[in-house]
Amino acid sequence: MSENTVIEISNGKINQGKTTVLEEVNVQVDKGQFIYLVGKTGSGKSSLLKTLYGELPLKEGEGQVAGYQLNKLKKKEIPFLRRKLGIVFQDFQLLMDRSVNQNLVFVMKATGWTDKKKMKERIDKVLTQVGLQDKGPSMPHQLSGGEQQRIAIARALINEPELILADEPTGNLDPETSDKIIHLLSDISMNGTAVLMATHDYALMEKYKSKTITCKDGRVEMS
Ligand SMILES: Nc1ncnc2c1ncn2[C@@H]1O[C@H](COP(=O)(O)OP(=O)(O)OP(=O)(O)O)[C@@H](O)[C@H]1O
Repeated sequence: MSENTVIEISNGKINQGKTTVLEEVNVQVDKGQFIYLVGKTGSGKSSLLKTLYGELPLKEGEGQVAGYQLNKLKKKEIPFLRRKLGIVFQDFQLLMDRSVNQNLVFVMKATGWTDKKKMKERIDKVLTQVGLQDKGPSMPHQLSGGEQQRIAIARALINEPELILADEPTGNLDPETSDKIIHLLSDISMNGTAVLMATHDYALMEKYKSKTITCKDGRVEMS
């Protein structure tokens, strides 16, 4: 695996329970790439993402993500793998009982940050990166859906991940807001973080053309 490779799976097999969802999975993603993950409902997109963040085991084959070997991944290694990743979901998954700043602090404390000054600097930096530098004190319910997703992306960026995995991040957003979110993720990839994004939004894929991984008939194709 070259130094530039963030994801590499060879001849992988992914199961949900006893059912094989994907087999003969061959995927390679390099630093800074922006890649769509598409396929019909139930074709295995979320299962592939879950395998990449250690939620589902890689049943057969070889796999590496951000330097971690998926087929030998031990339970206690999963939090370390996740520190190298940013994960973004369709439903944002912010903690609704605390401010934006406190949401970010929560993740930082859980991943080993202790220096308050450095934490504040990092929070300012990621909020600026997503265009919401003034929203630190806001509660999530005071923000629009698009703003909440930007905060979720800021949270994903906190530990300068090599890779962002996004599972239908625009699934709950209107077309204009979705456009801005994809634009933001595409910008992030240009700064060197690879982005793998599951989506059904073919209009935006047409606008922001990029490499695509397709899940179909239990297989994965790259184009
Ligand atoms: N927790 C689970 N237990 C058993 N089977 C599951 C589980 N989660 C998903 N599956 C099955 O695995 C297959 C792939 O599902 P997956 O969620 O990966 O598809 P997807 O492409 O992400 O779909 P969608 O576009 O609807 O999100 C489906 O047949 C689904 O029913």
